[in-house]
Amino acid sequence: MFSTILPSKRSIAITLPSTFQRRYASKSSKQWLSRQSRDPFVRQRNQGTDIDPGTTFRARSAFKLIELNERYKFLNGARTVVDLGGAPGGWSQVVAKEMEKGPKGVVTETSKPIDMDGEPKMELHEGNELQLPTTLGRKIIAVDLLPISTIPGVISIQGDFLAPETRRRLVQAISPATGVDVVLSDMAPNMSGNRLRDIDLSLELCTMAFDFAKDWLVTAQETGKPHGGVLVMKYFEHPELQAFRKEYLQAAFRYVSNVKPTSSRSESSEAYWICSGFKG
Ligand SMILES: C[S@@+](CC[C@H](N)C(=O)[O-])C[C@H]1O[C@@H](n2cnc3c(N)ncnc32)[C@H](O)[C@@H]1O
Repeated sequence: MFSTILPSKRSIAITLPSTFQRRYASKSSKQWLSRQSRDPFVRQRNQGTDIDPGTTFRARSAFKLIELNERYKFLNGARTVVDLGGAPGGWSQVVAKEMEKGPKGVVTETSKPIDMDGEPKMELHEGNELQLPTTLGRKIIAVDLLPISTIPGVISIQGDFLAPETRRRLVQAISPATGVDVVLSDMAPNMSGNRLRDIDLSLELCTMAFDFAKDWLVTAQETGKPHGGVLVMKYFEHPELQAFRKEYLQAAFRYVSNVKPTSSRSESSEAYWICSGFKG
């Protein structure tokens, strides 16, 4: 349950920024420092959780995925997971830990080579394939504009997901025989402050993630499980995003839920769609 994962309110102690910071930081950085010092998830990030008491998460956002997965269990038994907007790697760390818990498998996946930084290191010819890093026969592929430093078992591809070349490299890393069990998208545009423009950018990221999911997710029929392939996607509250949910997501998936995890800051309009039962 969440209580075992999420930091309890009682354990929150307030640490004031150092004298230097208090004296010299600008008003907005003071507000930021103060918010960080009061944020139980920032503290918890460095202390690990019951998924791995020793894990230091790279991002506070790891708690959002832990919470979503606690509730919907989409990572249970997943063999191939794609993590869009994966930097600095908090979500991929959670996925890798969850996959380690699954039944042990044999590393059999082969594909064209993409190295851990996403750059092809060498050109291989047909029939001369490389084994990709997998976690016990499972595969995690993370994509981001920014580099993701090595996480064991995670293939990272640096590039713009909106660019066809990046999607081509991503597709190269997927095994066509297995497809993808879970597509995660925590992608968020750099907010410009112009609400309309930010919503447009967010809608564009959601549309591309959905298009990719439609092409690669396994169907409920293929998995023999009612929930089939799952798409977990960040969005920002806006009527246009709700229209997108109705028109596209609800047509392609049997179940679509809106969730605002406890660990998502209340002042942010972000939330997540959990789409399962992919119809294909
Ligand atoms: C909130 S962060 C993701 C945090 C991540 N889930 C974690 O736990 O470490 C959003 C990420 O989306 C990435 N992003 C935004 N637009 C992108 C795009 N067009 N292609 C790839 N990544 C993108 C950003 O670079 C940023 O790293």
